[in-house]
Amino acid sequence: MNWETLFKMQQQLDQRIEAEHGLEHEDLFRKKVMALLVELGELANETRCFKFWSTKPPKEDEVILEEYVDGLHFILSLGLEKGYRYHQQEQKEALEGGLTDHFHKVFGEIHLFQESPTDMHYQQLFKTFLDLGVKLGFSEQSIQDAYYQKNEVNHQRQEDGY
Ligand SMILES: O=c1ccn([C@H]2C[C@H](O)[C@@H](COP(=O)(O)O)O2)c(=O)[nH]1
Repeated sequence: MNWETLFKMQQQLDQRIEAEHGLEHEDLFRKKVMALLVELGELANETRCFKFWSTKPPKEDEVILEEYVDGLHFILSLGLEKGYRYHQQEQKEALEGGLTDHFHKVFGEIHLFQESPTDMHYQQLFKTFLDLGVKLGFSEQSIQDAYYQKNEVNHQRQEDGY
């Protein structure tokens, strides 16, 4: 994955959003953390992984992937807020456990990063979020393509006065 390109694209989008909403001097960290938590909840909801009371199937992959890259936008954006970049890590261990447990892990790491926004916690959060993508069955290429597409939609929304 070409992370540098994604960070650059995210920076351009964030700068545009901040300029258009007059927020260049605001600290948006806590709001972006909230946005990420909400996106992760929406993603979990579309997978229906925790809905033991229902027999309805998950949403189509396309819908789930769009929610996933919404979350990725905010993870990249949080890195930019703190001046961190993701450094690709080797896959050290097999991805065990269910999807619900993995969602809990990502939520936990978001909270940890909010409480203690170190580079180490950022790397852990990023990696756990990427592992979630693997668990959901998304290839790096499909994530990258979906990110490009949604980034474009987000620019268009600013143009259209979202
Ligand atoms: O500073 C920001 C604010 C929003 N978004 C993007 C991320 C998501 O793709 C989308 C979320 O918008 P809603 O659909 O939740 O309104 O906006 C950013 O990239 N940076």
